[in-house]
Formats: sequence, C-alpha cells, structure tokens
Amino acid sequence: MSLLRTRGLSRHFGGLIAVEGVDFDLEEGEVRALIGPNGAGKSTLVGMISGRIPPSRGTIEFDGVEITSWPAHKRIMAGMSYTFQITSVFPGLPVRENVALAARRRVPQGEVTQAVEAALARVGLGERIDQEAGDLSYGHQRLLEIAMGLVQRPRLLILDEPTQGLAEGEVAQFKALIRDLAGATTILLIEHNMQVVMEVADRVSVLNFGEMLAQGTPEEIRANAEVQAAYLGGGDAAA
Ligand SMILES: Nc1ncnc2c1ncn2[C@@H]1O[C@H](COP(=O)(O)OP(=O)(O)OP(=O)(O)O)[C@@H](O)[C@H]1O
Repeated sequence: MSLLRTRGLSRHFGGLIAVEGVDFDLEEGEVRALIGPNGAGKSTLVGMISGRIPPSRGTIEFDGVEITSWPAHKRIMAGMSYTFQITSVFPGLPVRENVALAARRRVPQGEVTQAVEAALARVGLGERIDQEAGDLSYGHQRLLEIAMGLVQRPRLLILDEPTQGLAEGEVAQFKALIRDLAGATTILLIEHNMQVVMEVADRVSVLNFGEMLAQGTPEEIRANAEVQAAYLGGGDAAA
C-alpha cells in the first residue's frame, strides 16, 4: 500500500492553474525527488500534501486514511514532517532548544534530550548544540532545519530545496544523510540540483505547468525526451 496517495489533486489561484489533476503515489521507504521548472507547481503540491494550502479539488490519503481536510498540525502528529527554508528556526534560541521545540508534539517528554542529541548528531551539528541558532552559517541552519524535521521521527519527511545555499561539503554531507535515512524514512525531496537528484532518488516525478509530466527512475527521467524538452535541456537546472 502507498504511504501517500493523491488523486486529482488541483489548486487554482483565481484564474491561474498552479496544480491540475495530480495522481501521486509514494511507497513506504522510498526516496522520491520532485523536479520541474520554476513555477511548475512543486511548492503548491507539497503545500497541499503538508496541509498549508487547501486544494481546490482532489483527495490526499496518508497511510490509507483520507486527510484532505486535516490541518497541518494533525498531519505532523500522524507522522508527516515538512521542512522548508529556515523560516521555522528561532535565531535567538540555542540549537538544542530549536530542535526540542520541534520534538514537542511527537516525542515523549522523557526522551526529548536524547532525541534532540541524536537528531543533531545525525546531521553533523552535534558539536554546535549549545550555539545560538542565529550564529550558525546559512548551510548549518539548513541542516538544523532537517534535524528539526528528523527529531519528529517522521514516517514521511518532505524537504523543500534542502541543498539550496549549501557549500559543496555540506551537500556531500546531506547526500550521505539521505542515503542513511533511506529505507527507514520515506523522503520526498523538492530539488533543483540534478546531481543530488540523480545520486539519492529512487524515483523522480516531474511536474510541468501543474501537471505530472513523467515519473521513473533517475535514468529513465534523464533519458525522457519530453522531460529534456521541458526542463533538463534548457535552464540552469541541467547542470
Ligand atoms: N499564493 C499564490 N497566489 C497566486 N499564485 C500563486 C500562489 N502560489 C503560487 N502561485 C503560482 O502558482 C504557480 C506554481 O507556483 P509554485 O511556487 O508551486 O511553483 P514551483 O514549482 O514550486 O516553483 P519554484 O521552483 O520557482 O519554487 C506559479 O505560477 C505561481 O506564481
């Protein structure tokens, strides 16, 4: 059974069709990359999956339960974790406190300290646990965000452009982390860096103008003529 399943999922903003009729299935334990040109609808799609954006039409099931109208916090409780672009980091609080706050909803009180330390060690920030989050480099703040997702022990971890702004060494660390998590945690990754996609994803889904253009292994996607025309051939993401 799929862990996540959408049927006919659509979102319109006034007359603009951001996402249209998307049927999307994620199998338990897989690493899936979601790619597509700028404005293709990737953030809108994961916004609907994570409960931040209400769909105009369609349904979402998580672990066999229809969750289409559930608020975001209820989805987190059910094991869905969504990390994006630093906005959830409190710069004035120590790294440890940031992760502990993220742990609150999912981790029993007595296990929080250990869970926080384990999550930070996993992303390579173990030695920075007592620093103020605002003093971390941009790349380390991105890794902190991932730790804040991981500490929730998610069944589905959704990462929105996790390598954006990371230094080369941090990207390598990120790839190793995803390989380490693969199998135990289902991962959905919005990613522009094609090298990362090719190296870590089991399967790739391509959105174009709000519709699912293609899905397949990284090799199949790389060889797909339609995808090349829409995406890989043209813009900066081909690198
Ligand atoms: N709140 C909104 N109001 C109006 N239009 C929106 C809104 N959010 C997104 N859109 C539009 O919907 C379309 C899809 O946007 P979305 O951000 O989902 O694409 P994306 O694939 O994530 O792009 P990027 O790679 O640039 O982040 C775009 O045309 C965008 O301008």
